[in-house]
Amino acid sequence: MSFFERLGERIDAVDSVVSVGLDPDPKRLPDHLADHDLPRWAFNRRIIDATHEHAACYKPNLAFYEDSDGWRALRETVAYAEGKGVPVLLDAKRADIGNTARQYAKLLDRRGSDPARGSGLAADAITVNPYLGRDALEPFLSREDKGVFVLCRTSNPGGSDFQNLLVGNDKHLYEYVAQRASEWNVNGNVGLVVGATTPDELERVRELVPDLPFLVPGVGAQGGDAEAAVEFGLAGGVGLVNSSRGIIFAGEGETFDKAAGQAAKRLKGRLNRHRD
Ligand SMILES: O=c1ccn([C@@H]2O[C@H](COP(=O)(O)O)[C@@H](O)[C@H]2O)c(=O)[nH]1
Repeated sequence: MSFFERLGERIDAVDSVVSVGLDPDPKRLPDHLADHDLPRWAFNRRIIDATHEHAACYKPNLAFYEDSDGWRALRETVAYAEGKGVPVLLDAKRADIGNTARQYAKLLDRRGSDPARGSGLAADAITVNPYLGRDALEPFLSREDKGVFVLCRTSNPGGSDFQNLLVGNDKHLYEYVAQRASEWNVNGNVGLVVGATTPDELERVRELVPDLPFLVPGVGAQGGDAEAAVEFGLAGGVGLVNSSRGIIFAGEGETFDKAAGQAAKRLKGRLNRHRD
């Protein structure tokens, strides 16, 4: 079964397109978790326990794990989410020359018993950067069972610096990226990252590629347009609308997880009002 088929089943099972972003900024973790061997893992476990009924997927951003304890926390987190039956999308934004990209793609490999031997995380999907071109993405695109979300129009204010440049005087760069990514979708495993903070671009990308599912970040802390995220983000009902800080840091102190569960449920309800 392909990643998007599995994702579709998960969306139906929980009636939710919410992607819960697991970005456990160490500075924002509740004080009572500080003594834990791996505070980020302790935090994520309680977030997963509280939110999984509302989560179509979990999206850990690798930036929050790239140190030795972080990798351990991430491995535990991915395995735990998998145990709850929730797909995991690694927000890694990877790409490089083929020889290096093949190493990056190992993130998707099966977990082994010995992390020191460089075994993978067994994640279900990953975000990638199209700037280096198709060959840099081949090790990801060739993984038929994994989802590959190509950055298309990012949600940050500077997303327009390059992505909105006119190329060949007729199209914006992000429009070319959408079309090329669609051509790369020979295995039915390609999606796009398009931010909710630029609803006009979101609509335009949907016009260009009617069949690609989107990961739409930028709802919540970045103030993006939740209605547009649902209206344009889904293809055949499949797609993801992500919120990270708006869910995981919805509360503080001992009951942070309860607040996160409520925030995930609230976002699910808000998004579902706009689903067919
Ligand atoms: O265009 C993009 C691509 C990725 N992101 C990532 O999504 C989350 C958003 O976090 P919030 O706390 O909900 O703002 C984070 O991991 C970003 O790096 C994005 O925001 N925009």
